[in-house]
Parts: sequence; C-alpha cells; structure tokens
Amino acid sequence: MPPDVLCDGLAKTFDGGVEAVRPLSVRFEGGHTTAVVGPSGCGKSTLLRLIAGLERPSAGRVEIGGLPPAETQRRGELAVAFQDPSLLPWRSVRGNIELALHLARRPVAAAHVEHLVRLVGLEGFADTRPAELSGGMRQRAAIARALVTEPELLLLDEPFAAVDELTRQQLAQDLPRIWEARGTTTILVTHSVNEAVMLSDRVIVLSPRPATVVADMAIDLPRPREPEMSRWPEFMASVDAVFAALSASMARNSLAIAAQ
Ligand SMILES: Nc1ncnc2c1ncn2[C@@H]1O[C@H](COP(=O)(O)OP(=O)(O)OP(=O)(O)O)[C@@H](O)[C@H]1O
Repeated sequence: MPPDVLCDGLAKTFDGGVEAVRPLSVRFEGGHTTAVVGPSGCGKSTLLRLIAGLERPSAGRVEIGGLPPAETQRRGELAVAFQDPSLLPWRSVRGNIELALHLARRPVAAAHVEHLVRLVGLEGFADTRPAELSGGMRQRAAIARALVTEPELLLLDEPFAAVDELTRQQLAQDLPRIWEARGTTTILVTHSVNEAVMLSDRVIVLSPRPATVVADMAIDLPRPREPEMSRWPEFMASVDAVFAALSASMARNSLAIAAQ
C-alpha cells in the first residue's frame, strides 16, 4: 500500500536563524502525485528534506504510513532525486543505479537497470562516470537511481531542471507512467506551474519564506496525461488558478514587508 505522508505542525528554523518552514500541516495522499510550487527560496527543498528525514524538524513531525521517515528509509521504501544528484563519482551510471538496489537489499536485475537507463535516455552511457556526463545527464541518472528500487514514496526536487526542453517533455510523459502503474506516492517540487499541473493530482502552493500552505488545488485531468492536454481549457484554468494563488501570496508578502 503506498503510504500517506503526514506533516503535522512541521517547522524548520536553521541554526543561523533562517526560518524556512513555518508550522505547516498537510497530508499527501497515498498513491497520488502532489506537486509543491512556491516562490524561489521559500522553503520547498527544506520541506522535501524534512519529509525524507534528511533534516530534523525544529517543531512538529513527519509520518510516512504512520512511521517516522528514518524507518521508511531503513526499509528501502523511500527514494529521492534532488537538484544536486549526488552520484558517487567513482561509479558508472550503472554502478550508481545498482548501488541503490544493494542499499535497499534488493536483487540486481540487469534487464530492469538497462530498461531504466534507456527510459531516461542514457543508453550508451551506462558505463560512463558522472564527471564525464552533462548536468542534465547526471540528473537523469539520479532519476533512474530513484526509480530502480520501486519505492513506495518518491520525492523529486526539480527533477527536470537541468534537462533540455524536448527531453523534459519526454521524461514528463514517460516517468509518470512508471509511478502511476505502481501507485507510488509521489511528491514533486517544481518551479514550473505547467509541469505541476501536467504531472499531478493536486498542487500545493507555498507562500514566500517561511513556507506555509496558501492554496491546495485538485487537478481533475484524466490519466495518462498527454502533451496535447496543455491546450485543454481545464488545463489552462488550473494553470491560471495556481498562478493567481502564487501572485496573491507574493503580493501579500510585499505589502507585509512594505508595512514593516
Ligand atoms: N542548511 C541550511 N542552513 C541555513 N539555511 C538554509 C539551509 N538550507 C536552506 N537554507 C535557507 O532556507 C531557505 C529556504 O531554502 P530552500 O532551499 O528550502 O528553498 P527553495 O524554495 O527550495 O528554493 P529554490 O526555489 O531556489 O530551489 C533559504 O533562505 C535558504 O537560504
């Protein structure tokens, strides 16, 4: 069963005093894809890192299927693909992907690894080390590494940021098929409102830092999503609604700063 992710009164202030996340409560539904959008620097990555158990909350808690993130990590049921792909430099693309399987104590199925390498468009580079890849290729290798363990929970931070527009469209079409087929709980941080609407069942809009939830919208488009849907009136209405929520919260923030 793909788990629900619960953030309950979750807050993070860094040691230097930067308040990144202000007490925030939200439930990410199991088996759904939820996109998180918000202004640059508002605390999106911090929220994702708190959910992954990579940061300790200053207050509140995260539960994944009722358990703390560390337990989900220990069981190998959580995978992350972050902006900085953090691949091991001395291992090839294939070696990095296989390592994720070893760490999750799963058997290495060579055909499955090859399939993922092809899916992210890295055929011919399986034996290449990260230093010899472009930024976008490293990012795609990190996505393959995240998917190979077939996690219950997938956390993606700007997964397509360093990827050219055509590859980005292809990945945005192909990858959801993998996590939809398994019903993986997916939380996706993105700067792109179009991408958020295209990929997700729900979009959560965060305020400028410190992050709080300012809008929570269901995206009722059928699946599988196809690129031509971006011309549908329902799609455009959702994109407009997310933009409106984003600009309203940024305007409120500017007024609050001006009033200080
Ligand atoms: N380890 C850290 N120590 C101190 N401050 C940090 C740390 N990590 C992040 N911050 C600060 O917390 C705030 C939120 O950062 P975060 O990376 O979560 O934002 P973001 O919304 O993901 O940004 P972007 O959209 O630019 O990727 C920023 O002001 C950042 O400088």
